[in-house]
Amino acid sequence: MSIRAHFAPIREIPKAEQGRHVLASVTFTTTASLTLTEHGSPDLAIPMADGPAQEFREVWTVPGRPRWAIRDDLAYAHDGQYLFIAGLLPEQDVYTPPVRKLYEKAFALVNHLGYAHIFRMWNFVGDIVGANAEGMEVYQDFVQGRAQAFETYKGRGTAHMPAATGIGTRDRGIAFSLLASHQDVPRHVENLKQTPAYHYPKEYGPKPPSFARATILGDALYVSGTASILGHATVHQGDVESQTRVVLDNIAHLVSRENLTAQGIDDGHELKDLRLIKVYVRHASDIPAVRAACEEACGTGVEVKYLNVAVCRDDLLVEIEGIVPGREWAL
Ligand SMILES: C=C(O[C@@H]1C=C(C(=O)O)C=C[C@H]1O)C(=O)O
Repeated sequence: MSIRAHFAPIREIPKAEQGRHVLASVTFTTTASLTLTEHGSPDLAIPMADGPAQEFREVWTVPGRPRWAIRDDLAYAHDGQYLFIAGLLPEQDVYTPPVRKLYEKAFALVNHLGYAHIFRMWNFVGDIVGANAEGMEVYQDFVQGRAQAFETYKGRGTAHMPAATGIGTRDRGIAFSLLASHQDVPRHVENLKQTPAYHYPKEYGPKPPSFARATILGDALYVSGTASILGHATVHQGDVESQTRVVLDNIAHLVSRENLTAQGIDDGHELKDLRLIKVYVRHASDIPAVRAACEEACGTGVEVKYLNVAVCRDDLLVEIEGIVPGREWAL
């Protein structure tokens, strides 16, 4: 029995399916907060919706009964097999040192609680392509702090870097959530059409981003936030329809048998297998065109959430993430 997620309306208290328990939730709403719900589970709220129509919650459920706690700027939940941690950092002049400190604290907790494997991270970065007080781009400032924290997590290698998303919000400040497993060993996957993000050249910033393109845990495949990047270069600047097609092609290739078998994984999927799809669109006016392309590629029977936020390079107009669920998810 594995960890699972589903989307839910934000008005109801997070609920689990029969025989399972809520681990934690992430609420896509209009203001940031890190709280425990009235049933006790952690909820990270992120300002990413432009109004009630875009608000939703992602609820993570697990087989075991979790323990929950909140301490200063971190909240966590764990059931013996899976751990969720979320953190919130208010707006700063410069992010590298406080991001490093917060992420190191989270990684120390991962180790202390005995969950050896981080398999998915989300990084919510307000004003992501804006400048910090010293003129450095906020995303690069964040990436540097996170990279320093990862070096203290398991040394300088990249083999432990999980699937991730690093995306803008509609406010300032940074938040994150992560998932780690106690026993299940994740398998991190690259996309042979894209340079591994941790090998991006210095032109994108002093430190490369610390993430893998996808992670397999059990029989689920977690697809990182994916943009219109081939090799390490943005393609189709200013053309949202072409960018969306490249994003969908990138994901189709990432999950394909061709890409997975080339990395020693005997499996293969299609875009239509994706669930829990989130689409981040820089300009609200582009949402209809992006939606049409996604429906054509992924089918209309799948619930897709659209959020109007900035992406981590100012020439990227759209980014997509999702999960190919395990066979027992029944989504
Ligand atoms: C879009 C890209 O990166 C984004 C930034 C990420 C991060 O910094 O964690 C992860 C995935 C994407 O959300 C990319 O570099 O391809």
